[in-house]
Amino acid sequence: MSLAISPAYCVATYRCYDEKADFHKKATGIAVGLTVGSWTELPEARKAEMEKHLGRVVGVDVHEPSAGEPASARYADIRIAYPDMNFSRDIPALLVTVFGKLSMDGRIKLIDLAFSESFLSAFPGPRFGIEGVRNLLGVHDRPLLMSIFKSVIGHDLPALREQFYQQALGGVDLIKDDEILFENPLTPIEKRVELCMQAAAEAERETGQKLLYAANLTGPTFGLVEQAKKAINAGANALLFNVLAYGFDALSELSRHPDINVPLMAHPSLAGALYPSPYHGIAANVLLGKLMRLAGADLVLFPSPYGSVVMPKEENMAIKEALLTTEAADYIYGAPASSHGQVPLAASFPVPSAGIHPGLVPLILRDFGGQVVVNAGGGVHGHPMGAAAGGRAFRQAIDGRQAGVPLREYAADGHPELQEAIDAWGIKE
Ligand SMILES: CSCCC(=O)C(=O)COP(=O)(O)O
Repeated sequence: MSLAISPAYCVATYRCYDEKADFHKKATGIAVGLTVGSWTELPEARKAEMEKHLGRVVGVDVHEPSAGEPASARYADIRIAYPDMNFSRDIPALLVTVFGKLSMDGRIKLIDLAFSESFLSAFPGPRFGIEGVRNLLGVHDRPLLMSIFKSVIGHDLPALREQFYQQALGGVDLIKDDEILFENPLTPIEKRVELCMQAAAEAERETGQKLLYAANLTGPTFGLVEQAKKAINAGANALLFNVLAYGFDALSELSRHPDINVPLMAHPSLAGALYPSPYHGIAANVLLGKLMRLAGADLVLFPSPYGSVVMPKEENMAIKEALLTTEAADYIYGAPASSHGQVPLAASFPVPSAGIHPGLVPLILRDFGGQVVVNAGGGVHGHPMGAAAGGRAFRQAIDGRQAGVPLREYAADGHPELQEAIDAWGIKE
């Protein structure tokens, strides 16, 4: 089945607030201003040449304030189609085209992106995706569990190794570096990876469980590939990456590099500068959903609706959908909703995070289902019986919910680590 539309377009949807603007005029201004620059003043012959470069208004839905709402609540959702031929097939070119200058022009937020089939075909997407990560771990029948190093700055290698070992003993599937652990003389990446992977092997002999360690990939942009190779040669079997600090293109390059053959985990640092305002920035489903998946993140962290850094549930579910959907119409402009076409990108693991403790597991599994990574730092290390018990408490919470047993009941039935966690942090159901 061909979904190709000639010429090909990528489509941006904006929510634009204005008390009195003519939104149709505004839409035309965007479509022309961000493509050919001016239109009506062009001579007819020039117009014919420029036609293929001209942006198109494909939708303007105006929402007038209802009774009781202030005039400032007036907005329109504006959809503009941008011809592919105006930009190269990379994320920086797309973003500068659809939301470069426009991002600074009043109360306007980029709320969705759909790609042309040909633009999308330039991106291999996640190399591993959910299936690949599960294959590496040999775990296919339950949500995964990850713990985060905590309190790492100023610690030496033996301290870090011990912290890693305790986390691993608790039965977690993944351990990630803290995103603020940069290259440093006390715990340089090669040494830290070597020691932590030894600790992982030692713990595996106890638990029988495989483990991925996402070491934080840091340093100057042009040195990232070398740094990643160093970590992988030392035994790293995953990498954490602060995508927004470097830009989506850096992730995209890493994900398609032949020597960087380990899962890439995207950290959301800086995202709070971009998605939370209703009036400005880039919506979370685009920023932490579609663009992360397009750029090749195998796992994507983001704040949950339940923990210490809270994101509204609706936005959370929209990220989940963007990372998991297989429906072509969600990604490809012009794909009919009923086409049963597939998104040509592997699904990325959603990792709702921040302030997560075992008593939140029922909510996480209710909202995310089985394809999720439960992730905690403080909720593992702060367990009253220690970090290994913290991991076990989470595994028990997951097992209990998978068995359909209420958490309190499961804890009381011979799961003291879970019981301690509930006593410390409670349950939200
Ligand atoms: C805001 S999502 C990133 C979560 C994260 O990296 C983290 O360290 C959370 O730690 P916590 O102790 O809150 O589980």
